[in-house]
Amino acid sequence: MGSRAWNHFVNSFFLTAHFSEDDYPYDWLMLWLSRRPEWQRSREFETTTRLATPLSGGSNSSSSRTADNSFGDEDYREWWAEDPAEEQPQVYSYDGDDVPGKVKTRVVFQPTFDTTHTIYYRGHWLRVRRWRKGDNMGNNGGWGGSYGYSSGGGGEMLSVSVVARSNTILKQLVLQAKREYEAEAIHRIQIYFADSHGGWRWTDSRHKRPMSSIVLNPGYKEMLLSDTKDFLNSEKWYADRGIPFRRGYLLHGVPGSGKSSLIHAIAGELMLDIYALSLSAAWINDATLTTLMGRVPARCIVLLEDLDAAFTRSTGRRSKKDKKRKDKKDKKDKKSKDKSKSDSNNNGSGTTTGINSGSSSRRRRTGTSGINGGANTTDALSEVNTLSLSGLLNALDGVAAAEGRLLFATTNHLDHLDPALSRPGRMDVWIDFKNASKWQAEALFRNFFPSCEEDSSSGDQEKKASRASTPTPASPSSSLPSLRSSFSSPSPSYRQSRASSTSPAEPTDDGTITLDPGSLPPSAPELSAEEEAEFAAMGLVLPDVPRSASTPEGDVENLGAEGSGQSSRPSTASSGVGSWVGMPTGLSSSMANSPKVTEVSTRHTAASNGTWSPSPSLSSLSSIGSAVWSMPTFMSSTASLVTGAVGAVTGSSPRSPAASSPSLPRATSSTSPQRQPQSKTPRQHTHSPAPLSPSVLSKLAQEFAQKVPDEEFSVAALQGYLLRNKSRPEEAVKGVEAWVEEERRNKEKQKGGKGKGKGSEEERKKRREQRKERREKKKKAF
Ligand SMILES: Nc1ncnc2c1ncn2[C@@H]1O[C@H](COP(=O)(O)OP(=O)(O)OP(=O)(O)O)[C@@H](O)[C@H]1O
Repeated sequence: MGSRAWNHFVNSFFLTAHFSEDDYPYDWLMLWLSRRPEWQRSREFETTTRLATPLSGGSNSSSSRTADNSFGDEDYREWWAEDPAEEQPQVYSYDGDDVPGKVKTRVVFQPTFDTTHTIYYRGHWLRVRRWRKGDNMGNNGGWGGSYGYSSGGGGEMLSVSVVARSNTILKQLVLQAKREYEAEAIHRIQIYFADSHGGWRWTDSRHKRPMSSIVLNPGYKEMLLSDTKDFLNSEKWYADRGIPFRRGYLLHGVPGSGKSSLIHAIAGELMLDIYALSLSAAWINDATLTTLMGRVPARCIVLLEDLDAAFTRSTGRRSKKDKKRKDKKDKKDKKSKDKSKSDSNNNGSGTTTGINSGSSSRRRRTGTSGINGGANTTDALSEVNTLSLSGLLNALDGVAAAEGRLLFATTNHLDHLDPALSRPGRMDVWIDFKNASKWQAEALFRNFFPSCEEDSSSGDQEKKASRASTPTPASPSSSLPSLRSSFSSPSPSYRQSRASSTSPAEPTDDGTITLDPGSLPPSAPELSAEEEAEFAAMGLVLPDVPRSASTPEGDVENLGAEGSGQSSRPSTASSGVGSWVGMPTGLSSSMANSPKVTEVSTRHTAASNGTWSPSPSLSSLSSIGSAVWSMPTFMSSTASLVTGAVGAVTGSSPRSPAASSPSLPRATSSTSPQRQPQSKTPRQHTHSPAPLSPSVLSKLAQEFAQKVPDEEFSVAALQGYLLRNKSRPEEAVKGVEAWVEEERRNKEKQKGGKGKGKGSEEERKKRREQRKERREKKKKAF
């Protein structure tokens, strides 16, 4: 049998699923794989300090999920300690290694591309391969030889093949990987940043920020949280009325007032990932923005920071540039007129003067970077590379914009925004962030210094207490905690089946599996009812095997019919919330025909009308199963204009945060069942002062707030001051007036300095011009 035919024969036994790095299942599986010994035993590695999984929390994670194939400084010490006979190399170590909280970089080995790994899983041998789109797997001698997946583009793919009678094993694999991933993800939020190719790149994973750490005047956090929760649970309401399922929040106001911090806290509270985009990025243009907005998953937070910067860049920056360019051009025209009279004298200043003279030789010499050419190129580029207001508006709510997302935009300059941007439907809720009120100063102080009530060392408990004390509207989102627990560990049925699974045909050393149709692995144990329900809810479609495994040729015959359309369409069951869809990759004819080669995607969902729309993200799971739907409370005020709200209570004498804020744990501590007396579990505060008694803390906080002027300094500035005194609460109170004075003086100086700077800059400019003129005169004279 020829090798092609053999490949074809072999491949016809396999079910193969492809996972693109752009999609969540890829991340789930990479984490799962990083924990498999077979994956770690790869003989060809590439190294990365970006851990094998985004969930690893960057390089300083000490969590269990750190891949076993990673290593760091601790290992280094251990290795040498194990072998004392060996002379230890001189290590220029510094005590900083042991500094608590110091980032410890770990290096991770991960198998190189195009190496195939055979991994035993639940009675099946999986063949796993990482590869890049554009590589032809067939040409690379991959086991997927006959279908050469080649779409170009260079994105990473993961392919998993298994010899099985049904796709259950693949489903189980994906489900397990997802559960493990989510069990880790629960305490963190994932941050994605837009890249210049119009894609979203995972950038960071951060610990959730507790809402209680955000200090805003009473009611704001609660209002915002309740609004976002209501929105997320109102999909049907929007659909019934034909209103696009989107909601925008505009957080505007002074720098350092907590806009970004609040968004992070909300993302953590709602278990949503953040997709952040800076509109001032040089590569942002209308087309990229539209692509990006169309690619965000349905349930997430899209964060547009410094919204006003988009327009300083596109209009302000361009007009400035244009103006400069025009001035330059005028000057040069003038110069070239002069110089054309004496062209022979142009050698010394040819690079600039020759440009407008039309001298071809000079143009060649200066190449394409000749100023005119350059300007033209830049003109052309800036035409293409421009973000326009209409482009932005279109990206936010055009047909391609994703539904279900929460859009948060921040700006320090509300007045720079076009009214069209902030109209309801685009920015439904506005919140004005002002400098810290006295109320906030007091609350910040209370949050900053430990109280002896806060003795339960668990941050979670603190959060729980805080949450318990925060009145939240009755909403389906209250189902989140139960959802978390359901993902926290593999189901018992899995543990059982794993323990009892037996190995089928073992792969040989080179990784090939001897195929004997008679010895095909037993069917994977069926999914438990629980797992089936989970799958049904998600609608993941994986390759199916509509055949008898012993007649591979039959499969080939079946392929045309199966692949001709039906299988490429997800079942209508997948149109529910949180659908996963299996899409035949269909890029080459052989693949198009093969229902066994499937790209698994959570990105797209087939609506019942056959159209494709973005589907919920991983985070959308928070809404799965929530059958309760309530009338959105915010509907009564479609555009809740809350301008001035943050500072609203500051005009009159502010109530004590301790007394009035439901969100301040200490304020409600006496009623909180979570609190324990200090004596039971004294908290260790290595870098903090000894916990203060509630009455002392309260007194100091009030005194502090009295001494801080209302709405003069940002919360960030106050935080900076408190940080300087983080272990001396009494001194912090005593010294705050002096700090206020010092800050005022500094501000004055800065203002004065700026003025001076401007003046002297102008003077310098003038002097430069004069020097230039003198030079020109000299030249002419010469
Ligand atoms: N209201 C607040 N509550 C708690 N911390 C705050 C608050 N405001 C500011 N901070 C602290 O100040 C720092 C800066 O805050 P943040 O980045 O959220 O401000 P911002 O309003 O987004 O600023 P910018 O407009 O400059 O981006 C953070 O360390 C944050 O913890």
